[in-house]
Amino acid sequence: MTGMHIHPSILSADFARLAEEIARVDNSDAIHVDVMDNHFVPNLTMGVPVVKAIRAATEKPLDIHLMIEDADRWAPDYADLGAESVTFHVEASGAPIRLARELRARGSKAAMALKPATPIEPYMDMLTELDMVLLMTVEPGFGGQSFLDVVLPKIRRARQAIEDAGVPIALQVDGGVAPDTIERAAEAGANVFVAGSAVYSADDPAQAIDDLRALARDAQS
Ligand SMILES: O=C(CO)[C@@H](O)[C@H](O)COP(=O)(O)O
Ligand SMILES: [Fe+2]
Repeated sequence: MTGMHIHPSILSADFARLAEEIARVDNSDAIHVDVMDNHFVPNLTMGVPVVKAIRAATEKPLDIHLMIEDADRWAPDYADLGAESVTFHVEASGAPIRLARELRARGSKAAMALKPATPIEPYMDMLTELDMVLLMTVEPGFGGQSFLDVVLPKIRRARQAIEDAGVPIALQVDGGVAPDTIERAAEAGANVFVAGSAVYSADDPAQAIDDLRALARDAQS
């Protein structure tokens, strides 16, 4: 497995000072941006204009997590604005293989997310179309929820499938990632960790990132 990556979620940052909040986590591997439409999830955050402003405000890679209906229609716009990776939910896509190809064609990495109760097995054969799989470890919609241990077996099965496919697909977890949970996720096979409240509620967010990364590296399977 390759390096362990920490992506702070700005959902837990001060939205009135986003550029400064992003500058506080300069030792992160990418910035995780949660786009919610109040349809796919019961919460509303931001859309293309705000993400464009974030793109202009930092040189960090942007990891866009789309929690929106009709991902096939909207996800390509986020690739066009210069996101490093665009993650759509499989539950919100009518044609996930076509969409993944479209994202790659527009210069972004293609990533697909699964809610906690969505099985990975139906999608095993399309892993090679993806650069990253996101396994949600909370029900999407809000920061500050507790990590769902029930997802750990799915992380293990996804890691095995990625190894079997023999392609360098990242395995991301998102939700409830904190010092007391990240080791379990890393042992199970995750290598990209989104952390919102664990980073932005810390007195020193950059130190919190270094600590999380060290815990993940030590626990690496
Ligand atoms: O996508 C989501 C929530 O739906 C996340 O990215 C949250 O922002 C993670 O927050 P914490 O659970 O780490 O506080
Ligand atoms: Fe997220």
